[in-house]
Amino acid sequence: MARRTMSLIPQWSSRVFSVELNGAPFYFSTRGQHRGEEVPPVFREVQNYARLYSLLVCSSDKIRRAKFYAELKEKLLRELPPECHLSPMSSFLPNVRDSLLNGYFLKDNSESSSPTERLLRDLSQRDPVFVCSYLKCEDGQLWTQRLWPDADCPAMETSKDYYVVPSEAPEYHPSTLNIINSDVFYSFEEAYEVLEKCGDIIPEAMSVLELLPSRAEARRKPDYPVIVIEGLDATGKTTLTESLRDALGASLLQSPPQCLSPMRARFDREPPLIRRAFYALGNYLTAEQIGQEGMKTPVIVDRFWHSTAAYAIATAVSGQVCNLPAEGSEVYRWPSDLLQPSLVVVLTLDPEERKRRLRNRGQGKTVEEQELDHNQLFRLKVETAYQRISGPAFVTVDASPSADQVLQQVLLLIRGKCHL
Ligand SMILES: Nc1ncnc2c1ncn2[C@@H]1O[C@H](COP(=O)(O)OP(=O)(O)O)[C@@H](O)[C@H]1O
Ligand SMILES: Nc1ccn([C@H]2C[C@H](O)[C@@H](COP(=O)(O)OP(=O)(O)O)O2)c(=O)n1
Repeated sequence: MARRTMSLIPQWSSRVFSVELNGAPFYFSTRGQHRGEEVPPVFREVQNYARLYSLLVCSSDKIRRAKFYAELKEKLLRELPPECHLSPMSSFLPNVRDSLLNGYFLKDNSESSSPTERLLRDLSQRDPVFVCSYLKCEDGQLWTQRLWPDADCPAMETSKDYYVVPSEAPEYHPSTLNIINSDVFYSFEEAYEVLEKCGDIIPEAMSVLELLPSRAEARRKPDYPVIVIEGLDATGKTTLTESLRDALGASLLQSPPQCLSPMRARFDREPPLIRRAFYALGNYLTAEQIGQEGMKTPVIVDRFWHSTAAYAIATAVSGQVCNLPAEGSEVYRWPSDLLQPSLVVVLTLDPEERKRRLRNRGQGKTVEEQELDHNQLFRLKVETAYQRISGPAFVTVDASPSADQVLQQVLLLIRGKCHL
């Protein structure tokens, strides 16, 4: 086996592969010897295709991996023959943190193998991609997987063929394995390092870093209560936070803070690793402002860490809500170096009423917010993740009554919990 593969894909032969067909995952693994196992169901589903391949993006450089994975699908769709179809695929070591590699399962029904194989060979030699092809033998009763040689090992003509065999669904859904420090950052340093490393490819990253201290400053707890208002778009956060500011004579802040607005659209176009690091750092900047304002008045904050973590987790975890890490998972922990508010209020709203409010407001929405609108599953995942985040006192409020009734209810809660 290629040396680079051995070092970049640890425990290659112990890996499980997952292919998503019509939204359902199919798992298989590989064996050096066949012991009478069944053909993995995914190969029965796709056996009418002339050729099958897997492509896995792998690089020890996290930023290169994230950038390349984001570009790969577009490149494949542009350059592959039209008879080729892609399904999301991943490879992982069951329940092992940070072992997930993402890629695509490629089903090819074009007449000639040459255009596809030329493209895949180029990719495997120039880019951080490992390619395998699958061969049917004994009338479809056995399938084998062959890893292609790569750039660092051009002399290697072929590698050993492995039999593919069915594999159980793992205890932890594979899409949860890499969340820590790739989707959610638990310290200022971890997020800072990501933006620092992409300064040469994203000029806006430098502008963000210039606004930040080089490390999170240890600060005295604010003298006044700090109340964060959370909830999906159009649940009434802006309306409520402005009324609370007036009712309590409080300062009103938001995360990301205003000074990051010019850079935000750029980061919204970046892959999750970079985008989430940006939002994580936004919270530390807002925390600085809270630290200052909270010495003079109560502080109301429109979105904070719950938004950053819940949206990131909901986007990273594919499939059903039950795939989310269970309550109590370390994925939901509060960063130890981030200021904890006195109270977090999450506004919830019936989906139909939320849609009505969105329509009435009629302004442009981010792609992610449009996704929330269309995708009930994603909305449920965000709301579930909100509930599971640990740390500060947390309360859910039904935001369907009138704006004034919601205000009165939240004022009662704040007075009860924060002694205002
Ligand atoms: N309690 C409420 N009842 C009815 N409409 C509301 C209520 N709160 C807010 N709205 C309206 O719903 C829309 C979304 O509210 P907004 O405060 O902008 O939400 P967010 O900041 O959470 O996106 C606005 O048009 C607002 O006037
Ligand atoms: N503190 C924050 C605030 C927002 N985000 C992300 C999460 C979502 O991708 C978007 C939602 O924010 P958006 O500004 O569109 O929503 P509102 O207009 O505040 O209702 O931003 C975050 O990660 N951390």
